[in-house]
Amino acid sequence: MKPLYWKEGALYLLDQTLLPHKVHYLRLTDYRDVVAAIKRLSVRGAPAIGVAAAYALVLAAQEAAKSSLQIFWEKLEEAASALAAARPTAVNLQWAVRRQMKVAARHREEGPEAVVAALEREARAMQEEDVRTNRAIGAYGAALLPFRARVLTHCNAGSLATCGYGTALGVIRAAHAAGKIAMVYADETRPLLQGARLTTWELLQEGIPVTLITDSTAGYLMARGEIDAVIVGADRIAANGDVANKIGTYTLAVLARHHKIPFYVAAPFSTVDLETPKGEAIPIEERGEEEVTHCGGVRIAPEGVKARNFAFDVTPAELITAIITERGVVYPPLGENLRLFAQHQREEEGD
Ligand SMILES: CSC[C@@H](O)[C@@H](O)C(=O)COP(=O)(O)O
Repeated sequence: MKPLYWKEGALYLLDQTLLPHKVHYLRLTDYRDVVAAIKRLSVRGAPAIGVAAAYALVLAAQEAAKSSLQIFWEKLEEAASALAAARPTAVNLQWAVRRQMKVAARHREEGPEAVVAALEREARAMQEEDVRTNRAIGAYGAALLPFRARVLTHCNAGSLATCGYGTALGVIRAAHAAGKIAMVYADETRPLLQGARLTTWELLQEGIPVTLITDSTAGYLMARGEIDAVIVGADRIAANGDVANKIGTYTLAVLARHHKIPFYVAAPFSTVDLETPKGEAIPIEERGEEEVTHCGGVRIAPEGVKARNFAFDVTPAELITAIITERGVVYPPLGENLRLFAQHQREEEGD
């Protein structure tokens, strides 16, 4: 199921807050509504919010093209800032906005209509690129798994979090196609239950064997020898290889190390942020208390209790077995090897 598509000047977003009970696409024509949809997690997952923002800039440019030339650029900049700030942790959001603003600048002399057209072309290219990227990640990752693998994953790093196929779930999809998956254990992923609601839904649709567990079951399953590998996605990878991902990822990495289970991170290179030196410097989103005190809109904690709701945590590089990217598998020392991969990419692009 596609999390988003573009049709006749409008962005359609699958409202993930309603899944798995209802499949409903929001039709958005105002970039401000895309900002709101990103904030309330109607669209979520690092690559998907990046591409949603890329299309939102097309909406912003369409609207701004109705104003004078000077106002056009002011409005576009304003939209870019609002989109980049919609969620702080996933670097793909800022990466996509920066990439679109470079495209806009390149077409400046040709006028607003040409800028709108160029932004739309680029957003489509990013959407298509993302699926290709995920398939490459899937192929590299599947090769790392043993036959009859029992794999644990956290949150949702699947089709719904990307433009199709998925990163961590892309590895699982490719391994399943190769007959390697015995079972996927999906953490429910409190508080917003992306694992229980989205990962299980995606895998069931594809006939990939999946079992839902509470987050606190993971350690016991590992102790029983029932997990062969952990695979998660990433929202931002710092230059030294520290990884920000959905809250609870760090706990899994510590457990995996204790039980000598490989811990893999699957992510596109656009998630690597070489300007952020280490995990401590990654901005971690804190969300409203009501997501913890309530479940499915129903209060489960007493009135007046305080709650903390970090959306992400940081897993130190030393706990990560490897990072699976579309350019290959990055092994420790992660910081050094990420730099080499990035340098190689720059050389290939002729920068
Ligand atoms: C391919 S998606 C990678 C990450 O974005 C994913 O693991 C995750 O943490 C998503 O968090 P969310 O808060 O649902 O956007």
